Amino acid sequence: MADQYAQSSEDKRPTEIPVLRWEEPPEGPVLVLLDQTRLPGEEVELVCTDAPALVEAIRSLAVRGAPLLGIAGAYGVALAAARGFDVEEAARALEGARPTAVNLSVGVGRAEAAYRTALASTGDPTVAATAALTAARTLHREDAEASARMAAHGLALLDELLPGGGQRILTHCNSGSLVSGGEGTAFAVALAVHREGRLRRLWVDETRPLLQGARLTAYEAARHGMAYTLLTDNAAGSLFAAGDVDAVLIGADRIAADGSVANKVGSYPLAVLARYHHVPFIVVAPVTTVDPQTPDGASIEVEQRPGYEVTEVTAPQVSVTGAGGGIPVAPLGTQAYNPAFDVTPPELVTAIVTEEGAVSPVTTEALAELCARSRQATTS
Ligand SMILES: CSC[C@@H](O)[C@@H](O)C(=O)COP(=O)(O)O
Repeated sequence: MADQYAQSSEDKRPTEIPVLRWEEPPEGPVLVLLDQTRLPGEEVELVCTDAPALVEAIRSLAVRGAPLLGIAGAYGVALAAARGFDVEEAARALEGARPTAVNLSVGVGRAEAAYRTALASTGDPTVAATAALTAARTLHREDAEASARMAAHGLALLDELLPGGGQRILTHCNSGSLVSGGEGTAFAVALAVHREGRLRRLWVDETRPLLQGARLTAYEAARHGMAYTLLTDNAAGSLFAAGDVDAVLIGADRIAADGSVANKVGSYPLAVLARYHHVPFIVVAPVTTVDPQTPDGASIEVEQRPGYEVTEVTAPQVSVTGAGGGIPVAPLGTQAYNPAFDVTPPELVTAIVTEEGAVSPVTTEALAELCARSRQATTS
């Protein structure tokens, strides 16, 4: 079966994906986003000139994924400030755009705090706007650095858990360059394994209903020349049963103080499968995703999305009709249960990998210690 898992060749194309950038044309500053709803069919950019446009881009998932939501939120505050809009109003609208990924409010909060501090000390809104922009740029850069460090820690952990030989990694949703200032979280670890020449297979869950796995992770894996295979979410069970999964790697939208992990819906069933089949279930996320204010999984607000995302096919490449803009795949009027995320309890998580290192076993104390270490590193 050797060639079934044959490794693809080197990266085929430049992998730098311009997911988000700040520009200052003569008409005023703008935030330019790669519209992720159009991938993989088209690489189209969205230009946001104000916070309401960015809020809409966040709600529609044109910009998405926990770390990138934080970065976008910070730039959104900077945009409102630079264009002379009400910063407080913009900040509240941005942080309320989606509830689950804590990074969004962290990013908004950092830029808003920088703005307020500068305004209080100088009284000059232009200086304050520059401070907000600097905070956004710093967060952007820090996220890229965190990404590289998570990849290194994740690689080391995999080497420890799966000594010798190639690896078959299953991932869910999208956690690569499209969600990050760098190469991502869980995907960045898989990419590091690939670069070591040891990735036997990246199993990519399609991730119903919005297909972030099929549309985005497969797109990124293809760009990097990784050996990947797409599967429907409900095929994962038979893959585990066949013994074809060595590790599960996923990202996170919020990690509660007790280590409960909110991530894209479908993550929890993978954790249950992984435990049953004795496969490591590894969460990779920056420290900004750990939320000490949320005590446990039950306290995490899970975003509920419109039912038409389930009852209609809304892939960008299909011609559109119907109430949600897609082709109905269920009888008209069918109700749908459509939580965007689910919560995996800490006892099912083998390890949480952050830029500060890995926590395993996952306990409240170990996570608190990690957050303290990270705060210390930032202040020293
Ligand atoms: C580092 S990515 C972690 C998560 O943000 C990712 O897995 C995810 O669930 C994204 O959900 P999305 O609804 O596409 O924003």
